[in-house]
Amino acid sequence: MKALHFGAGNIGRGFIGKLLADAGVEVVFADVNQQVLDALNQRHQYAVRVVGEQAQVETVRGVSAVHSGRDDVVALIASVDLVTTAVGPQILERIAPAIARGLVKRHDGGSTQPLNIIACENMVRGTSQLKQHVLNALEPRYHAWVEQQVGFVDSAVDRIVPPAEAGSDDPLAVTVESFSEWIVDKTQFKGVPPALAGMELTDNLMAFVERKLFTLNTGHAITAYLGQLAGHQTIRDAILDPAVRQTVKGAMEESGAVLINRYGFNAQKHAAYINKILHRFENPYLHDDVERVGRQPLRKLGAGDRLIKPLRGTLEYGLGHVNLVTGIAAAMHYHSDQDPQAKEWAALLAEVGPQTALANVSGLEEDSEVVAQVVNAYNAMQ
Ligand SMILES: NC(=O)C1=CN([C@@H]2O[C@H](COP(=O)(O)OP(=O)(O)OC[C@H]3O[C@@H](n4cnc5c(N)ncnc54)[C@H](O)[C@@H]3O)[C@@H](O)[C@H]2O)C=CC1
Ligand SMILES: O=P(O)(O)OC[C@H]1O[C@](O)(CO)[C@@H](O)[C@@H]1O
Repeated sequence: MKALHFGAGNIGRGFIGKLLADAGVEVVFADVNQQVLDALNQRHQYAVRVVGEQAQVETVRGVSAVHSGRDDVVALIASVDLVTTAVGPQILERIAPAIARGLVKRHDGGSTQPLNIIACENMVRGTSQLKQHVLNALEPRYHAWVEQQVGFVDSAVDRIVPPAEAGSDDPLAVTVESFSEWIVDKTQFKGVPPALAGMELTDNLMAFVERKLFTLNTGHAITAYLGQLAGHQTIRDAILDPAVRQTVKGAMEESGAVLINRYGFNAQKHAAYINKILHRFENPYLHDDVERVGRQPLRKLGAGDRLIKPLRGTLEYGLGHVNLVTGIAAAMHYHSDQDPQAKEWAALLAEVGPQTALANVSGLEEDSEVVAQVVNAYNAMQ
């Protein structure tokens, strides 16, 4: 079996590419980072440091790489069995035209082998969004064939993989936590879903996507935002701060109450899930900057993302949300010189003020009580 994986970054090398290669799949990475591409093609292998209770180094072998902007990618899409991505939500639209050209080549070559495509991004149904971008880039006469031959499979992906620590000069260096979870929607595959160790099949994906995004990512983001406000550099330092931890845990519990109402999760098991996540944030072997985890605040303050969607859920079910409100207010204070979205957010705040800025970005009603609550909390943090 052969797979093309877009994005040889942290999750690409440290999780999805590794899982595929470990399962005996021939993996070709597509990326735009020439240094990473050259290193992959020179060595055809790389080391992954897996850190948890114990640390070990595992070698991923038999990999190669192509530039995502070149025709090699088109030829590969015409011939591989599986395409995966871990490029970031905003990049999916950019890779769609190449995928579309590859599908045309596959069609015109008379292929009858099904192809499955799985986006592994922190998004609700990211592959379905990629599918729309691909269809937009394809002439309508190919659409029926795509519907028949190409499975666009949504997934939930969970493994904390920060960038390699400063000081490492190996472009392929990657350190991952020992925990990992990749859950895919088995109803969306074309042909028989591949049996890959570490890839779990479900027919109830939305529950898993929301459980992960609105627990781990909600808690992680709020740890980052409150941590930055309190002057902490890393997620570990932030979550070990009792005041930060209390709000983070509270926010995950508020979001959890929504999930329990919506999906009927067992409350005790969900409490254990939250505790395990708090423990993962404390991992002493992962150096994870609050600035990284808080990155792209406009996306994270969006209507369907990890902060606002749980908040809306609490309104829907009439549940408490004081900790989510605090977390969102802290997100509004996020700053980073490296992050274009942080600069855009700061400019918007300065131009229209917190109430309008929050309403514009989150889709919450500008005159609503909940926006007033967030703005009060925001002002109190000034
Ligand atoms: N790092 C983590 O712990 C986790 C990340 N994720 C998600 O995985 C995705 C990737 O995140 P990371 O690996 O952390 O980011 P990253 O920045 O380490 O990796 C992204 C890679 O995509 C490449 N890229 C950019 N434009 C491209 C293009 N046009 N074609 C091909 N490759 C391109 C970049 O050069 C980079 O190597 C994101 O959606 C993130 O939310 C999900 C779970 C965990
Ligand atoms: O990758 P994003 O969506 O910017 O958010 C960072 C989050 O994603 C992760 O990288 C993995 O889930 C977490 O470390 C963090 O919660």
